[in-house]
Amino acid sequence: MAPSFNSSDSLYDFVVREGNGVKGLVDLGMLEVPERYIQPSHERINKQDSKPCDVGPIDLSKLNGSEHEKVVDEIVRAAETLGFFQVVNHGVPLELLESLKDAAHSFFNLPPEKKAVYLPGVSPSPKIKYATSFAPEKEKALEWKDYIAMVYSSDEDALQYWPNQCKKVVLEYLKLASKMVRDIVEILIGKLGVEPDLSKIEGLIGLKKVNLNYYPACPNPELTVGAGRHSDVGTLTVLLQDGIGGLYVKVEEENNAGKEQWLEIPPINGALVINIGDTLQILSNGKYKSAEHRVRTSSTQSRVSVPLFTMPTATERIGPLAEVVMKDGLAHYKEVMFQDYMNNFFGNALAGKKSLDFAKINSSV
Ligand SMILES: O=C(O)CCC(=O)C(=O)O
Ligand SMILES: [Fe+2]
Repeated sequence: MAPSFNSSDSLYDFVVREGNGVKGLVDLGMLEVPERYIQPSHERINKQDSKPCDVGPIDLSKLNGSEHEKVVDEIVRAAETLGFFQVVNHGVPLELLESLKDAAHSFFNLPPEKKAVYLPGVSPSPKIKYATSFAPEKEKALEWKDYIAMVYSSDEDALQYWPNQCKKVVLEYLKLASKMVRDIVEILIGKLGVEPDLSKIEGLIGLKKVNLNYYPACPNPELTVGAGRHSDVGTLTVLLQDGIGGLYVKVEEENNAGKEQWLEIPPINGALVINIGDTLQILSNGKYKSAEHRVRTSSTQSRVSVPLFTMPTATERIGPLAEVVMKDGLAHYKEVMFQDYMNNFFGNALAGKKSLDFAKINSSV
């Protein structure tokens, strides 16, 4: 039976406040997306306006061999240009990646009341949040996405509070993927001419959060977005996507007609996607690019993705590294406390790379 909501408020209550999510809406038999999900035309994702990113994945196992420098160059080049790349032989077993995707489906396939126990305000821990859309109270059009976010504090906490459907695999993923993140951050910091000492690197990735994202099949993908345009605020994000596709990254330059250009990051079985966050852009004084990205939904299948966000700890002060500023002759960003940077990000609706304005000194970067 097709559902009817008397008002936009009752739909909002059902989806957001009562925790039914977009999944709950779809399960009611929605044949068209409700008004509240229809994006203004400039935010809609037209498949024809993009092409697949044709850069192959970087083989991280080669970091240990004679091709070390070549692989380092590939990583640095990707960080300086698109801000996105894919990696294989990353140290996370492929079976674990499969289990993660299964775990994400298991969690979101739970009845709504089982997920609603993780809604903000009732969740057993402030570090776990089940929600829908990025900032529903601030957005004119909602994202076609439900998610659960789990901030890591300790193994004990994770095993006690995270949902049974996913806690073991998520914890394992977090540990193994963090090793890879450490290696990549060490390379990127080192290439800025800065001695990458261990405590500095740990400070940059001390805060870790894993999300399970769920994008239900959508009757009108051309009118909606799964995730609106944004950059990630932290240092590096590792992302597992399934085989459905729909992740688009913006190319910095517009084309000759002054139009935005987007590349789709094609799903590669067994690969992980890495993207540069705002923190690395700030630290490198703009040399590394945090990438603006967004997600399109599919009309036939429900997509899952599992990002691991690595970020500085909340009290860490972030700003362009002294060695880089010395070389560049001026700083493009001021120093800010990471907590303040995050509060600004999460306190506003998504707006591409506008998040960086919070730390910007000179608007030319
Ligand atoms: O689902 C995806 O592919 C990307 C998700 C994302 O950008 C995010 O959660 O920050
Ligand atoms: Fe993202």
